[in-house]
This record gives sequence, structure tokens and C-alpha cells, in this order.
Amino acid sequence: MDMGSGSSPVITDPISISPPLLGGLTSNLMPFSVMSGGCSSSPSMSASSRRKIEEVLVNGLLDAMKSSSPRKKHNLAFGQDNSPDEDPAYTAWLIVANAQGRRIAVFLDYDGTLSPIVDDPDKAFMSPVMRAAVRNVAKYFPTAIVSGRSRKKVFEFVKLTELYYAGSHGMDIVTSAAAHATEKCKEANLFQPACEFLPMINEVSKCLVEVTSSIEGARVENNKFCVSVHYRNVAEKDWKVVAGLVKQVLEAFPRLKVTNGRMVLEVRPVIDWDKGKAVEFLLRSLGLSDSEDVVPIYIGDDRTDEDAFKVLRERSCGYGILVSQVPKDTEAFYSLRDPSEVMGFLNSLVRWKKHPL
Ligand SMILES: O=P(O)(O)OC[C@H]1O[C@H](O[C@H]2O[C@H](CO)[C@@H](O)[C@H](O)[C@H]2O)[C@H](O)[C@@H](O)[C@@H]1O
Repeated sequence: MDMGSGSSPVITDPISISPPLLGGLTSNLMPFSVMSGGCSSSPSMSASSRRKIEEVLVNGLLDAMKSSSPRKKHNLAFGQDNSPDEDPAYTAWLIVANAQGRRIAVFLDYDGTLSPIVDDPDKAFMSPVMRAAVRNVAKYFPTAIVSGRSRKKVFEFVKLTELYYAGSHGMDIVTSAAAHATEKCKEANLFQPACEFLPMINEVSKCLVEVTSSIEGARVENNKFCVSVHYRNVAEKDWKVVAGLVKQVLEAFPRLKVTNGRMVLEVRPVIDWDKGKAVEFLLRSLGLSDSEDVVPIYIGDDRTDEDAFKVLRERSCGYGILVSQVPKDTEAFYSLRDPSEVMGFLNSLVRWKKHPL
């Protein structure tokens, strides 16, 4: 497979939430002991300095958790080229019309885009009509799923062998449709830039399960090359405790970082790789990188999808489409309100392709 130049991820700044995650957690912030086995860490500064820094850092993570949604206005997807009242069919028509014969490639996030957000991550099922819409889109356009879930798990939800899949926020990519259906993917079709982190991810996942086990509603999901710590079902008064525990566990794993999604803290390797890089990689691998000839569309609802929107914006080719009920700070070009509008958009894309005006 052509991995192209610059496709290898390099270690980068581990800090993705400001202020940075450093230091331990003081006992007044954390009523649980996490000091067991490989999950412990040792202090390296004076107790009072540590306390001050720790308070700020945990609060920083907590702020990020609280501000999961909505974000501040900057590039509002609503009100630029479309309004919240705009018809998904019209957006699809605009894109097909502007494509002027160029090939369209479709990239789809999963949770919150193809399936509604639900309390139980194991029950985020895709409806049969949505599946039919995605299957139909894939008949006319190269189509890929780019998800924070493990590739295996997202395939279990989507169940379509005609798509390409990038799991673990793009850290697990299969570039041969159908090959991902089994775990016997040929190496030639597989790109896993965080491969060396697998043992570390399993270890941190175990630690996170252990330390959060006493917090009602907390849930840890191992997504193979990253780990999600869900707090959707945790009482808000305990969010600070969750933030503190995650921060403390990560002290022992300086090569991992944490980002914040929709009521979820996502722990992942410190490599220069994200959904945007995954989209670029897929475009190259699938022979779709000629921006004169290809119009990529990326649809997603979460912060991690912003990396993909940004790539399309910077390439000045294609369209990011944010799925959101409310105006948000985004790099996307258009917006849709929810998965049902995503489905309307996908169906319209096919309709306009088959029957151009
Ligand atoms: O990139 P995505 O496919 O959007 O994955 C991001 C996270 O999605 C899932 O969590 C989200 O959806 C859950 C089910 O609706 C919801 O309960 C949770 O609050 C959301 O954050 C998935 O479970 C996570 O592992 C992914 O990181």
C-alpha cells in the first residue's frame, strides 16, 4: 500500500487539554485510592506547590468536561452557507452541483452521526434505514467510516463490507473493503500507526477500569489503540473525581494523552495522528488525493472530527459537515442537525448523482 510521504506519525506535544496534565492528585480532591500495582506514581515537588498545580489541572480537565457542548462561536456552521432551516437535500444538491463531474468521496463518523447518542455505548445501534442509506451511498461513492471506536466494534454496528474502515480515531485503518470483516487483514491492507502502544493501552485500560470501578455510572471502553472513560451516567458532582482519577492514572503513562469528547475522556497515544491525518491517508491510499478531481465530504459531530474538517478546509477541497443541534465553533462548512438529517443528506446525494437536474 502506498503510505505516501509524511504518513508516519511522529511523537508530538502530549498536552491536548490546557492546562497540561502533570503532577499527582491531592487527597482532598480524590476520595479513592488508586495506588496499586502499575497504576501508581510518585511525587516530585513540594506538597504545597503540588496541591496548587493539581487543583488547577484537575479543574482544567473538569472545565473541558463541562464545556463538552456547546462550544463558543467562531466559524459557525449555521448561518454561513446554510441556515439551521436549510434542507439537507438542498445541501446535497449544492455539493453535487459544485462537484461538476468530479468524484465525490464520503467519510462518516459513527456515534452521533450515523447513530443517535444513547446512554449505553453498547447500544448505539444504527437503524436499518440508515444502513440502507449508507449502503446505497457506497454504491456510487467511495465511502469510509472514521470512528473513535475500535474498528471491530464499529464494523459490528455498521455491518457493511463494501466500506472502508478507520477505527481508534484513525489509528487502525483497513484500505481494502471487505478485508476488515475478519481479523485476518493482510498487512498490505492495514495501517496501524500506534501499533507499539497496544500493550500500554491494555495496561492503562485495566488501570482505568480499576480506579473508576467505585464511581457510579463511570464506564471504561477499550477501543484497541485508545480508551474511552465515559461519564455520561456519572452524577455531575463526581465529574471532578473522574477527571482526577484519569489524570492520576496518566501520570504513569507519559506517552499517553487525554482529550475530551461528548461526555467522554479519550485516552490515546501521543502521536501526530488524528482523524484528519486518517482522511488524508485514505485519500492517498485509495487514489483519491487529486484535489482537482475529487471532492471529499466528511460528516461528524464531535471535537475529534474537527481535525478532519480542518484538513478539508486547508486543502480548499471538499466539505466538512458538522452534525449539531446548535451553532458551534467549527471548521466545518455545512451543518446537519442530527442523524436523521444525515440520512436525508445521504439519500439526496445519491438521488442527485443518479438524476442531476
Ligand atoms: O468517533 P466516534 O465514532 O464518534 O466515537 C467517539 C466516541 O463515541 C462513543 O461514545 C459516544 O457515543 C455513546 C453512544 O451514543 C455515548 O454514550 C457517549 O456518551 C458518547 O461519547 C464511543 O462509545 C466512544 O468510545 C468513542 O470514543
